[in-house]
Parts: sequence; structure tokens; C-alpha cells
Amino acid sequence: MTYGTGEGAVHAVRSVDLEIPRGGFTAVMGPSGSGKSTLMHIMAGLETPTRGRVWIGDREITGLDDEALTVVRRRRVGFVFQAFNLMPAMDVMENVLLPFELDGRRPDAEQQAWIEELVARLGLAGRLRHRPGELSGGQQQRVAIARALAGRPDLILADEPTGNLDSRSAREVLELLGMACRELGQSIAMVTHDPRAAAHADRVVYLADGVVVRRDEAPAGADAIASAMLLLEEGTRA
Ligand SMILES: Nc1ncnc2c1ncn2[C@@H]1O[C@H](COP(=O)(O)OP(=O)(O)OP(=O)(O)O)[C@@H](O)[C@H]1O
Repeated sequence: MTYGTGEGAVHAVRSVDLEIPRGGFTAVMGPSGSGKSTLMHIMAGLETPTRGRVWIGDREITGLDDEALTVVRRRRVGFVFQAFNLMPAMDVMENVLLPFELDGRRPDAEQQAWIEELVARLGLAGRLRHRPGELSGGQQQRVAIARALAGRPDLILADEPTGNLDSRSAREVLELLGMACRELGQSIAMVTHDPRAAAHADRVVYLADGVVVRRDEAPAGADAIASAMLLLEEGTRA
């Protein structure tokens, strides 16, 4: 992905060949400006790369027009953001059902049962008629996770999902993402700066200057991830 042209061109990501495994929990780490958000936007079909090809599940999204990409995003991708991005005037259940609403669909009986299971597992069953403003940050993020999981997307993209949470709520949210992956088979890619967050993933991919420079298939805890990041940051500054 190149922004700009000529001397001012920025190669935000280069020669990235990356697969987010189905049913896996992948963390994407890297120093500031290393291309994490750009890569995430490309994987989500929010940006079209200058060169290269992208698939979500078995569907190639390269070359789709905006309208087709919007449909792919709605049906195949779930998003969890640092700032929660819930609709303040809607209650918890309305927020969770929003992807169906936007797609002009109603959940069928099986989907409704799945959504009820989800809200129960995420500890939201007693809060369904509350609005986001009446919930803690951790609870709001759990609503966002329920919304992302509701349509069983091919991929959940989480961008610094714990950036606005205290450490206990952060741990709960990460445990729930891990549960979604291990028990519900959900594929997740999470961008984070936080080695403790990345330690919940079963695979860590490191970016530096737009290139994947390292992959840990079984990361050995937050301290090892922090050391790897430190090396990358020193390398980037050098
Ligand atoms: N729309 C844009 N136009 C021009 N350059 C851009 C644009 N978006 C990103 N870049 C550049 O591409 C590079 C990668 O940016 P990106 O936001 O993907 O990094 P990041 O790893 O997500 O950073 P951070 O952790 O600070 O959010 C940076 O050098 C950035 O300045």
C-alpha cells in the first residue's frame, strides 16, 4: 500500500504475505507507524491496496466496488474498536442486532438462539434494556464483542480493544476474545501496542516499516513479547 507518489511516497505496507488462520487468535504488533492500521484496513476491505490481492474466507475482495465491499464487510467482518463505537440512543440488544438491521435482515430462530447464548456468556443478559451510557467501559466493550460475534463473521478485527479499559476490564475482554476463538471457533485479528494483550493471542505477527519481520506461533508470554517489541523499536529508531 503506497500513499502519495514520487519523492513523497510512503510505502505503508510492503510485500506482506499474511494469513489469519480460521479459528485462530492473531495479534498484530509493531512500533507506531509500522503499518498496523493500514494492514487492518486492507484486511477489512476498508482500503484497497495499491498492489496485491486480498481474500476474506473464500471470497476475493480485490477489485470489488464500494457497494460490494460494504456488503462483504457487513456479512463477513465484525469490528471491535478502542472507543467501543456503540450507538448511544440504542439499548444493548438493539446495538447487538445492528449488523442485521443494517443488512435489512432479521435473525432467524437459530441466530436468535445464538445471540441469546452470546449475551449470556458475555454477562450482558441483565443489561439488555440499558443504553451504553449506563454501562461501564468493560461492559460497553462486551456489547461491542457481542455485536461483532452476532453474525458469525469470517473474521473479527479488533483495533486496540483494551486501549480505553482499566487492567481488570481489559483482562476480562481479552479472556472473552480468547473464549470466542477457542470455544466458538471465531477467527480474530487484533492490533495492539500492549504485550499483555498480545499474550492472549495464540500467534503474534510483528510489523516494522510495513514489513512482517517476525511471527511467533506460540508466544511465550507478555515479557517475551515486550522484549521482541523493544528490539523492533530500537531497530526502527536506528
Ligand atoms: N492516508 C494516509 N496518507 C499518507 N500516509 C499515510 C496515510 N495513512 C497512513 N500513512 C502512513 O503510512 C505509515 C503506516 O501508518 P499506519 O497508521 O498504518 O501505522 P500504525 O502502525 O497503525 O501506527 P500507530 O500505531 O501509530 O497507529 C505511516 O508512515 C503513516 O504516516
